[in-house]
Amino acid sequence: MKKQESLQQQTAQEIAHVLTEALPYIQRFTGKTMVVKFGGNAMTDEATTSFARDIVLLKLVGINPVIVHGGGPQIGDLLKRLGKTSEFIQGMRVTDAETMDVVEMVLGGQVNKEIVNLINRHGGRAVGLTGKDGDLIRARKIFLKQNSPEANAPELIDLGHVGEVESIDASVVDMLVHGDFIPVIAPIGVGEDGRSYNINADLVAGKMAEVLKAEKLILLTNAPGILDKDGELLTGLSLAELDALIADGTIHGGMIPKTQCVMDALKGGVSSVHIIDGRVEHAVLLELLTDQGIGTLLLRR
Ligand SMILES: Nc1ncnc2c1ncn2[C@@H]1O[C@H](COP(=O)(O)OP(=O)(O)O)[C@@H](O)[C@H]1O
Ligand SMILES: CC(=O)N[C@@H](CCC(=O)OP(=O)(O)O)C(=O)O
Repeated sequence: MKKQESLQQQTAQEIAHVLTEALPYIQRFTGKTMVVKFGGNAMTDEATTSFARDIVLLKLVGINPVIVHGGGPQIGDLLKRLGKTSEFIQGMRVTDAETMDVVEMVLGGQVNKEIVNLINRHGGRAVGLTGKDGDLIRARKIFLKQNSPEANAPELIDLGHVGEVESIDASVVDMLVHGDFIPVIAPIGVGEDGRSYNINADLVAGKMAEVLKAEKLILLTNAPGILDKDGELLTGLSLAELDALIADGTIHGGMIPKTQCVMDALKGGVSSVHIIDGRVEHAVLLELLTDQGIGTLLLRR
């Protein structure tokens, strides 16, 4: 009985220690906007629930989280069920008209509403948006450049309905944040022609952080952060070092648009970016409110 009592006391002290450790971080970040990108690869059931609870807690302590989500694997799953294969070039999905319909259904319908629902079930007040709502994200079609040994100029690749962010009108997001809601944004933009464009979620998150003058951009993925060729976690890298890691292939696939968006966000005025493993339970809280950082931290210099 005595042993159990002392164990309970020890646990209570540990909890109190964690809470006091969080205090200076809460004081520093309260009132600040944080853009949190939740990648499709990190969206297991447990990770999504833990993510939703973390976001509700951030909001309760006065931080303003703005969520941008992905859903690449979830789009791939539905395409597969429909007998279509996913094709990616330089980390971007080739998106024909039929694929665009699936992208809108999965991102704007399924994934967005699942995150909104989970946040609300845990006591938050989330509202889901795509870039079409309130004309939030204007998109422009992109063509990728690929060097070919035969041609002297780089070849331009047409990816279909794939866009980049042309502009963001954040008034709807501001309105929601001031009304104490948590905006949850799917990365679909609308072109001048009124057509929908599929935009890589990292690119949307980076631009959103810039436009909202966010204190931090936090990217949750299925890797511990940026890794070197031996799988060791890298942190504190400069822009030149990031460029070199892309050039020598250490950073490849989906990590390329992620790194590019990080570099743009830092150049655009965001003070710090964290790339962390969203599959770790309470990854957001551990990174933001405790002394132990868990992923790659990149700072504007
Ligand atoms: N240097 C690197 N460090 C970590 N991950 C990398 C690196 N290069 C490529 N990757 C890959 O990038 C993936 C993350 O990008 P992506 O699949 O687009 O995730 P998300 O759905 O979170 O956007 C990792 O799972 C990993 O396979
Ligand atoms: C153009 C492009 O590739 N768009 C992405 C949009 C979703 C996304 O970015 O999801 P993750 O963050 O989970 O990778 C796609 O179609 O998969």
